[in-house]
Amino acid sequence: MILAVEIENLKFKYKGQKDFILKGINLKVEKGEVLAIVGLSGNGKSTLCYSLNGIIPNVFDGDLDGIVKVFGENIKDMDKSKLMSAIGVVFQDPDTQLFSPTVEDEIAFGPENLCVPREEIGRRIDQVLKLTGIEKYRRENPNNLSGGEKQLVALGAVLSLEPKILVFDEAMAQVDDNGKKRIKGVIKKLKEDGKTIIMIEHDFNNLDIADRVVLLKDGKLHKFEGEL
Ligand SMILES: Nc1ncnc2c1ncn2[C@@H]1O[C@H](COP(=O)(O)OP(=O)(O)OP(=O)(O)O)[C@@H](O)[C@H]1O
Repeated sequence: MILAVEIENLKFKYKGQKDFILKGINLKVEKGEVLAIVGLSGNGKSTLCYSLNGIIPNVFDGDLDGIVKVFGENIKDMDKSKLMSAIGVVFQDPDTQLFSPTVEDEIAFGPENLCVPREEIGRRIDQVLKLTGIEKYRRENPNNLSGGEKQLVALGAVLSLEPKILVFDEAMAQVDDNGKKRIKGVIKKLKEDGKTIIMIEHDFNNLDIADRVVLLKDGKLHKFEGEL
């Protein structure tokens, strides 16, 4: 068994806040697993995910304790850009994630910033457009697309960095039923490709694609018994 993520006794408190949000998280996620994290609003689901890819403590500072390993490597010892491209995050609101004039520019943006060679970027754009099923929008302005399609573009922009782990932070919350179906379909394909998926979910209807569901409550993870 290969562990994609291993968290030991993770604790975190935002700078200036009185209470710890994460109070001793222990979690193992296997490579290729689709793990869903549920919990009431404000319970720290996003905070937990930010602690995985370095957004905490590099962007949001605070008191951090515990060990987080990604594919066996302590993230404290990993280069920041390597970590951020190893774990891609798709957020709730597609409009805050898209800023390029065309879909292909959006997908190319990340690898261009990392100075990936032109030919390789072209290969990744083709592959990502095919996987997400948005080839026909290649030269379209992302603003002209539906909410679900915009999320597929946001996902494509993350996938072009070839992350091994993908986090969906309530990525289907603002998407209609057809969009949800398409995103779920892509998540299934990503799993088949060996990617590890962590999805933060409010909607129990979206849990059908998860291999395992855990509940974040009072700063700790619990077995999910069907209720928050
Ligand atoms: N940058 C920040 N600085 C200070 N406090 C923060 C910051 N970000 C989040 N918090 C607080 O931390 C707590 C947990 O927030 P978080 O967004 O992780 O919860 P969540 O479970 O993902 O909630 P939701 O389901 O509403 O997205 C909240 O009380 C929130 O106000």
